Amino acid sequence: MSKIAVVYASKYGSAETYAEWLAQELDVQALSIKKTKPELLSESNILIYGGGLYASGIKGLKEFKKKCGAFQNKKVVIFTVGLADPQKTDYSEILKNSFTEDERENFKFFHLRGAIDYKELSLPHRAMMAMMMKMLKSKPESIQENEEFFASYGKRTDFKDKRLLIPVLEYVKQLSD
Ligand SMILES: Cc1cc2nc3c(=O)[nH]c(=O)nc-3n(C[C@H](O)[C@H](O)[C@H](O)COP(=O)(O)O)c2cc1C
Repeated sequence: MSKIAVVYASKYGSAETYAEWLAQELDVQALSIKKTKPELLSESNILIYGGGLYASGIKGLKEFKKKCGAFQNKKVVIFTVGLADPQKTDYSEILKNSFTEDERENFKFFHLRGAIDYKELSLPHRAMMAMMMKMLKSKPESIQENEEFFASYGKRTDFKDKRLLIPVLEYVKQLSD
């Protein structure tokens, strides 16, 4: 029988919400990577990991990989949660920087859309976003490409949607059949 683990790392709650929605549907408990014991991961044969995207890095991924140890005989599903529209985003560089070739071949990846509320951002994150804004503004050619970033800057934007999990659930259910 399949044992499924749903693990996440989330700073402002989007990846956590998606992990909880998924876990509910799969009848398991979602756990933050900090609270996850390596034994849970070694006992499970389907590992689902979700993390917020920060400057193209996947939050908590290093800790997840460390706690997993080896991935042999495991099905691994990764979901990223970011503000960018996955339909218009090329994730190949992010994946290349975060996973080995072997992992990229064997893991299944999904990209979901999260949320941002500038009022809630930590000071370092607010500073990073301000720097990014300044940098993008200085390059007129990037303005169209980053239209949505400019439109959402300084505000609260929430793209979280349970329906985005349908393909993830379909894939996981097919793995566990
Ligand atoms: C400093 C900073 C950097 C970010 N970098 C990216 C990024 O590279 N790509 C992206 O799509 N979203 C980016 N975002 C948006 C977050 O991924 C988004 O808010 C997501 O919902 C966060 O997930 P979490 O709440 O689970 O941590 C960034 C947000 C902040 C504050």
